[in-house]
Amino acid sequence: MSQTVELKVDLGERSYPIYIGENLIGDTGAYLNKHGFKTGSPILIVTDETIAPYYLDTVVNSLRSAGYTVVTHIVPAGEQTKSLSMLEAIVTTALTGNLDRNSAVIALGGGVIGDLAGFVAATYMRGIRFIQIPTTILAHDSSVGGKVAVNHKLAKNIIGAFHQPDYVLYDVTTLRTLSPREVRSGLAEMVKHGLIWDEAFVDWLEESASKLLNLDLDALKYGIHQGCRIKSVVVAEDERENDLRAILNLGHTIGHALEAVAGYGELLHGEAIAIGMVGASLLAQKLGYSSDIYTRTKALLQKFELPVSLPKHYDVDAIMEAMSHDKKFKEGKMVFVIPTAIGKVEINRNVPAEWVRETVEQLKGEA
Ligand SMILES: NC(=O)c1ccc[n+]([C@@H]2O[C@H](COP(=O)([O-])OP(=O)(O)OC[C@H]3O[C@@H](n4cnc5c(N)ncnc54)[C@H](O)[C@@H]3O)[C@@H](O)[C@H]2O)c1
Ligand SMILES: O=C(O)C(=O)C[C@@H](O)[C@H](O)[C@H](O)COP(=O)(O)O
Ligand SMILES: [Zn+2]
Repeated sequence: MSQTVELKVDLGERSYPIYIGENLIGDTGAYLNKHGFKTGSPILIVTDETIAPYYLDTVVNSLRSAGYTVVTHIVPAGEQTKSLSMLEAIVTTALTGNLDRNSAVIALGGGVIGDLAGFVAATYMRGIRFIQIPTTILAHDSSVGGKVAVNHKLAKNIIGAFHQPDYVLYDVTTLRTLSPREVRSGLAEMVKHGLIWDEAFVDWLEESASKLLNLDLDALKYGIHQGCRIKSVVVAEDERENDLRAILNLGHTIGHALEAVAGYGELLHGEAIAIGMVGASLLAQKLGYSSDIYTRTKALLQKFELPVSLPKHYDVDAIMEAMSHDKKFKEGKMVFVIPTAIGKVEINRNVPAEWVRETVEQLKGEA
């Protein structure tokens, strides 16, 4: 029997554990019980059409066996689902299912489900409790830290809240059914965690790319553990992104703009931020930092078979316009997360807009 690892997100009275292990979803009811959820109020599970056939019954049966009343809401898979209309539909299910203030919402899925279901939990009756059961590699990032949101057609994650889960139950065995494209996309955020914080982790990622791409469970558990550890430390330091937390946005300024301009879903989140991280390393070069950062970042992303260049048909003006909605920008100033070495970044508030435009153009020429 493999061991379950437990990490803590240290946020004072909002602290919570992340459990990482194998075959955990069959114990969903027991974990709910351990965390003090009473059986008198219904539990809402939000998941998507791809995940439901694989895992929903296991979770529902576990909850029912533990005495809970269960309500389910299944949404279409994909980024388009992170919308206000979907939020409203789920709230309708919550109301007709009689969820009350002691109820909880379980997000069973990837980042789309976590962000959407989390925003339902943050807003339903002005906030009820919420549990993350991540089923993608990418969700080692999205399930931790409490950022929940839906998209607006002009800007990613622009309607949202901070709402921490009660705990994260990460069953890595669910990752075996991910498509290769989703595996690669999720690994982009793992690379990001290495690049912002930990060169030794980057060394390990360089050595372990093929194991991770082939879903080796030990490699996945280690990579997810390290990614969650880095995320937890940053979030514990600056929960509401007043300063340090912005480093988790490496590659996202360009990446989010690409997702919005492409129409949500054409580029997966991890693919968009992979291109964005190459962009940030090009900006680092312009700012005078070593060109090794660019070379190593690009090579690492290529090892993970992620895109490193921008498709030629993308409109640079539209990307610049979409970028102007970035949540880090204040008083008209562009703010970028810039790698200053492998494993280190700075938040730079003085990047000239012309350099950004030049970088986006340059990304079209990357091979
Ligand atoms: N809140 C945060 O801090 C945070 C952090 C990073 C990313 N995000 C958000 O997360 C989203 C991306 O997350 P994602 O990549 O997990 O997307 P996702 O939730 O859309 O999942 C990716 C795809 O994989 C499928 N899938 C999920 N689990 C599966 C499984 N075990 N087996 C087979 N198929 C499975 C889904 O149906 C979907 O089609 C973006 O919207 C991004 O903005 C949020
Ligand atoms: O948790 C964070 O903080 C992050 O920036 C993590 C990102 O990977 C994630 O994509 C997040 O949703 C971006 O947040 P946003 O505030 O830039 O929309
Ligand atoms: Zn992200």
